[in-house]
Amino acid sequence: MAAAAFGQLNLEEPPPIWGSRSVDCFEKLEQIGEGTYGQVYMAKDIKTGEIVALKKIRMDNEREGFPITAIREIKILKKLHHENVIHLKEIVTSPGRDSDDQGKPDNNKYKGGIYMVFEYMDHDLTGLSDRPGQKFTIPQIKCYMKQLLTGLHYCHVNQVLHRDIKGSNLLIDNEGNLKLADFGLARSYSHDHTGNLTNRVITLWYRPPELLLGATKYGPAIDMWSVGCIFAELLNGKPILPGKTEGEQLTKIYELCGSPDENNWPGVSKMPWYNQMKSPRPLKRRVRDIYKNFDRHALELLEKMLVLDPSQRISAKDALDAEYFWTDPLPCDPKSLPTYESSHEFQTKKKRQQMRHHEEAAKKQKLQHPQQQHSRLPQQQHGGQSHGAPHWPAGPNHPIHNGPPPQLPAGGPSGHQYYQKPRGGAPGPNRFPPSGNQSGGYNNQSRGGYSSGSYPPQGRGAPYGAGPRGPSGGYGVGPPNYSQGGSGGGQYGGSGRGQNPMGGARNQQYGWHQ
Ligand SMILES: Nc1ncnc2c1ncn2[C@@H]1O[C@H](COP(=O)(O)OP(=O)(O)OP(=O)(O)O)[C@@H](O)[C@H]1O
Repeated sequence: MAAAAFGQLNLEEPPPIWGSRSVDCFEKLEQIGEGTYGQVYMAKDIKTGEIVALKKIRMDNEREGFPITAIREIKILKKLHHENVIHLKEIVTSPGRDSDDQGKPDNNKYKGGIYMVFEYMDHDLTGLSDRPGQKFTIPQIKCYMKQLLTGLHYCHVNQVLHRDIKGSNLLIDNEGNLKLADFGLARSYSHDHTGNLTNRVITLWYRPPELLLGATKYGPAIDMWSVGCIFAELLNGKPILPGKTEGEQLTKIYELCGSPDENNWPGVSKMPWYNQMKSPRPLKRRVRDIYKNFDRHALELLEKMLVLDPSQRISAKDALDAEYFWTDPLPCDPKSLPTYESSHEFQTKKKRQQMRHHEEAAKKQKLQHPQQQHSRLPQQQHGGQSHGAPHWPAGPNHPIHNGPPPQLPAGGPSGHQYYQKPRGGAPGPNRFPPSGNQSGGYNNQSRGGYSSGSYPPQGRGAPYGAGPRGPSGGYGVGPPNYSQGGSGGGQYGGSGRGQNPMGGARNQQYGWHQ
């Protein structure tokens, strides 16, 4: 805060003391998120007019007191200050029984409510990618990836593991800034980590093989695996490893990255669940085959991220140095990115659900009144498409998983006996991946029962009932758009490395020191 000059009144108010203000200082505008730990609202600071995000801390189980996850999130966010990490502005409270966004008292048994007040971000990456017809350009993907890696590098240097990197936790504003959010599963670690950590973290699709094989000592490499999955997803147009159970997740990983052995991952045979989760026959790495359409530098970087052995996986810092970010087309300037109508995963899911209901109602009507379709009534409208609303077909890449997920086939996806029976309950949700577990607890080996060979139940499942991604495949890459506000061509023209619009010179790009 700037100090007032001599003789002048300091008209700037000091920042509010955390927890001293009431949530009534804000007007709730709309719900934008529904997390495991509570709802997220877009809200307006009544006094200043500033738009913020209010994340309500769920206190369902009041006997357990203030949730440890919220304490962790607040503690960690208080120490992280970086342009690619979400800014926690303050904590506010509500003194009495809360009401939901329709004004009805909500079911929260706790009398008062506690909210985290964040800077507001217009989108999350999943919501943005799920926009019908959304295509990201290569400079745009580079720009997002670079910001993701910069934010993560900052966390890792500050000895924080995020432990839940996924699209819906990457928030993007209309200035093109990307920020890491949701530190509910994050934790501090030290390089000489002696204690055991839980391996039931990170949403299943983004969970690395070491956690799936039972590692309880791990480091920043776990987040880098998730980054690799996001990177490939951005280039590929859809999630690359959508497993429904831990067993199936490992199968998918082995099929893509090859099966682990003492050659490619020294020490792997000593991992707690290696024997139970072993591939019955060696599988070759196929990353290059499967993603041969990716450009050379993208593939090179992806190969270094999706390395089975965490000790050989590329770090965020080294990834930022990769040729990919320093060759044409260069990452674009975030400010040059197009602005989009606000899109959060919660909202896009809601829209999809509404569309499905429309479709079902229309089908029902058709069955009940088949004649009407042929006679005087106009042609039936499907899913509101005729109104310009998007339509998501349920093609092979867009399955609608409404029932319980199929069990891992006895012979594994490739027809051979991979593992023992699928382990644990852990049913995948619908289109959304099972999340990293909270109930497994931190450092909580005893609850996990890992040595027993069966997985503890998933505690942080995704509660969503949404359908598939859009016909465009969500993250589809559009043709390079070099005219995008100076993202390529003219401004950064010439081949090879150039002035990187996002970060100045290579190796000096982070703007802070380790
Ligand atoms: N600062 C913010 N600005 C705008 N939207 C936000 C903000 N924080 C969160 N959201 C929205 O709310 C959603 C849920 O938020 P968050 O991930 O922090 O909650 P959570 O309870 O931990 O969720 P989850 O169980 O999915 O991990 C996000 O995916 C995002 O769409």
